[in-house]
Amino acid sequence: MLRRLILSRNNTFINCRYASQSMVQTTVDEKSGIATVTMNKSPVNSLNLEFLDEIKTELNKLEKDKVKGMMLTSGLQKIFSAGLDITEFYNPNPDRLSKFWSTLQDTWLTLYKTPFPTAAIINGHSPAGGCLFAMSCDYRIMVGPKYTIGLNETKLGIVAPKWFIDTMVAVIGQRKAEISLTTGKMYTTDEALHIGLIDESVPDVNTALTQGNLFLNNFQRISPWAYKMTKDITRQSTVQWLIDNKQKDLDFVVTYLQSAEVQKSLGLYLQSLKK
Ligand SMILES: CCCCCC/C=C/CC(=O)SCCNC(=O)CCNC(=O)[C@H](O)C(C)(C)COP(=O)(O)OP(=O)(O)OC[C@H]1O[C@@H](n2cnc3c(N)ncnc32)[C@H](O)[C@@H]1OP(=O)(O)O
Repeated sequence: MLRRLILSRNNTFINCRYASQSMVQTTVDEKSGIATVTMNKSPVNSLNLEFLDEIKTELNKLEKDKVKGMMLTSGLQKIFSAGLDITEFYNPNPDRLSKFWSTLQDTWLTLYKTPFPTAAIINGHSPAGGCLFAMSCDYRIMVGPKYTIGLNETKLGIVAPKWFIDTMVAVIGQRKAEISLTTGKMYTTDEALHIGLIDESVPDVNTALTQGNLFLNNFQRISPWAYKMTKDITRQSTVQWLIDNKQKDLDFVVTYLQSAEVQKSLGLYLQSLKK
């Protein structure tokens, strides 16, 4: 692991930590203690086993380093994250599929439960798992107007797991989540702002980062203990459900994803992407 100090946009030194060949780059502003985690897995930041593992490791490091906040963003031109890597569950190796899903569960739990405040800087399209990660942050700032966000699983002929659904319900409420999930709707930035799926729409990524810092800096005046307890209580039922049902969720997903019907839908969807 390499470390170096680099000068940030506002002329403060930031502590940059990165591993060679890393798909995740992190900088920490020494003055504010706010980390920026940049996902950088070409071409679309699709979340495969290794990428998820790297994101989880990075989040755990930030917790150990006691950062004051974290912005999650993408280093790619127009994609925040294309969601789960479909090749992990199309014609899968069953052992790898199990490992992939367990790693997704753990990465999500780590992100959803961080003891520090988080903001998603959504600087590109954010379907499915990309939307899940954005929704798991405390605050969402999206660069408009060209990109889209949503849980589109039904469009792939698959079903979003209960904890994806509960995460969305927590952000936009039962009724809007139900319509959104059953139709697999991808929202434009304006639409997402309108239904409360994002908190701010901004014209460019620099403004998004400034607003993200502004949001996270609010917490300098809040007791970290009070913050964490409040977040734990608010998110408790969704988190606890997955903790209590990890194996059941895994068994269901592994069986369901390997069924002939789902494999057929996924094959057709992948083909349409390639076209
Ligand atoms: C009961 C539980 C069941 C389990 C439920 C599992 C839940 C699933 C949640 C998910 O996250 S599934 C993934 C859903 N994601 C999508 O539908 C996104 C699909 N991708 C796109 O819409 C577009 O690619 C994009 C992100 C808008 C980017 O468009 P762009 O035109 O810039 O790039 P493309 O040419 O389309 O793609 C480049 C390259 O990447 C491949 N690719 C795209 N997305 C994925 C992906 N999610 N997984 C794997 N690969 C992906 C795409 O096929 C292209 O490949 P090549 O043609 O270059 O080989």
